[in-house]
Amino acid sequence: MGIRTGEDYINGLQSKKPEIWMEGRRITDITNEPVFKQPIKEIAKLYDMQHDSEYQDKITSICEETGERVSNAFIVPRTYHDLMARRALYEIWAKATFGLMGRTPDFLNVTVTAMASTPEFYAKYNPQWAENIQNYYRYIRDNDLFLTHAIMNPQTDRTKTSKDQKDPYTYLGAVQETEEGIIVRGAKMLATLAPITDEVIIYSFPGFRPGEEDYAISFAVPIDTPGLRLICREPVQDGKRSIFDHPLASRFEEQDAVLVFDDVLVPWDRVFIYKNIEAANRIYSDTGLSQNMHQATVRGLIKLQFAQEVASSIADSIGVDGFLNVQNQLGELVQSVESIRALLRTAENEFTVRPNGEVVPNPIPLETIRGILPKAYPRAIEIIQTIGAGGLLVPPTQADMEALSDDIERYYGGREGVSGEERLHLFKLAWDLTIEGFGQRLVQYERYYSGDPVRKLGMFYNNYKRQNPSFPLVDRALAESKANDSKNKVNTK
Ligand SMILES: Cc1cc2nc3c(=O)[nH]c(=O)nc-3n(C[C@H](O)[C@H](O)[C@H](O)COP(=O)(O)OP(=O)(O)OC[C@H]3O[C@@H](n4cnc5c(N)ncnc54)[C@H](O)[C@@H]3O)c2cc1C
Repeated sequence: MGIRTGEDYINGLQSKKPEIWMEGRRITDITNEPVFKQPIKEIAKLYDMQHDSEYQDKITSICEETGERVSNAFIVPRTYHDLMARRALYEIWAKATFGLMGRTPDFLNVTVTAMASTPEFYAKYNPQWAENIQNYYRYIRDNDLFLTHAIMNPQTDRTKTSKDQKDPYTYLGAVQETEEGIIVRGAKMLATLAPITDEVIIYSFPGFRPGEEDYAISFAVPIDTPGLRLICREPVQDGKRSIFDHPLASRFEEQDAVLVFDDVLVPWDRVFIYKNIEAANRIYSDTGLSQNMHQATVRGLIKLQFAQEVASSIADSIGVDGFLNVQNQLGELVQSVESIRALLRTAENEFTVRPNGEVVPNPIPLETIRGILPKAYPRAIEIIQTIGAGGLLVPPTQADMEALSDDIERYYGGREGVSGEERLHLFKLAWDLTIEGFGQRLVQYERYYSGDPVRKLGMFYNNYKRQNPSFPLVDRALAESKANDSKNKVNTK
């Protein structure tokens, strides 16, 4: 089949019947549910871009194995050029959503591509797992499927291990084996966009200890697999508000869900790791799975750039960007964007080649972005709030703007040349990004989307120290000082 259109994607959603719960009721017709309608359209637009002559050659390629056109997310980069072709996909899709949708299909498509490109990792433990992950990769590539993932255990009691929780199957684990596969029970979080995806893949952050074998599993199943329940958080919008009033929140909400597996059967051919602590703990370091960081940092850069433009345009619209304090804040934001852009270029230009021939960005600058963004993005939001000040809280609705157009022109306009309607529309955008529940979720997303930044930074430093075990500059400074010291002693004798 190869690349899908938006219509193919929507038809695919309509053909499935996942068990989705939201606000106390079961959602049975996802594509006609107001809250999901617009986000589905936004994802459909991305699929349509694959068929648009303006983008097709930039974001898709011909698959060597099948001769069919597939997304660049499914191509294993063998050269710098391949890597940049993949980056073009990330960038074009991120620009289409202003970087506000983090889990667009490329994120997990790239993840599975990276997992499947290291079959030797799985084969070391079980040759069947290697075959399974490669077949799964081919399946999602050739059908151009959209995945969600859930890697965290529910936040019940973090002082206890998986098996010591009140109920041993609070955290997702294997209960039993059958001829057809394994039965799994328990919950995982936080599956972003799950209700509008085709499949879910499960794996975990490292940290399993002996005795936790039942939880050391990885697999994938269709999102409408019997026994799988999706419990959505309260939506941040009702799907009925005008896009003019909520230019971002009405379009780009990514619903998050907890996944409850109520004795779900996972067929053997969908099992990638089973009761193996070492494999589960090494999946990140040994499979290149974290290649999705490249997607995440390209997208994060676009999102930060968008916030920077919003800050600069609201400052310009009310004529405050001549003040030194405002210029300092706007300058800080521009430098933040430029730092990340430079780090990204460094990561790409200083690419490395994995033993399997896969070209990957240098992880040090990429991880550095991962460390900076959880602070830089909330700071960008704070700057918009500071510059927008009380003005962020005044925009009436579009209906008021029509009913009271004289007042709007007189009291809501901006600096010379900025009409009341223009300024209000811009401030509504800033409201969505900084004040709405939608905007607050976006901040929380940057903090946590790829794990706890506190532990990530600790891991980063440990890895860095392993790769840089000595301190040559310090050693030389000490040696030179000793040498100078003894020379001085000789001279003064
Ligand atoms: C908007 C959003 C979207 C997300 N989307 C996805 C998704 O699509 N798929 C997915 O799998 N996950 C997703 N995540 C979840 C994300 O992976 C987790 O939030 C993240 O890994 C942190 O885990 P946690 O939320 O369980 O926090 P916890 O691990 O419970 O941490 C809570 C607090 O306690 C501290 N803490 C806890 N344990 C320790 C420790 N051992 N040492 C030191 N400090 C500790 C942390 O620093 C933190 O401040 C998403 C998260 C957000 C916010």
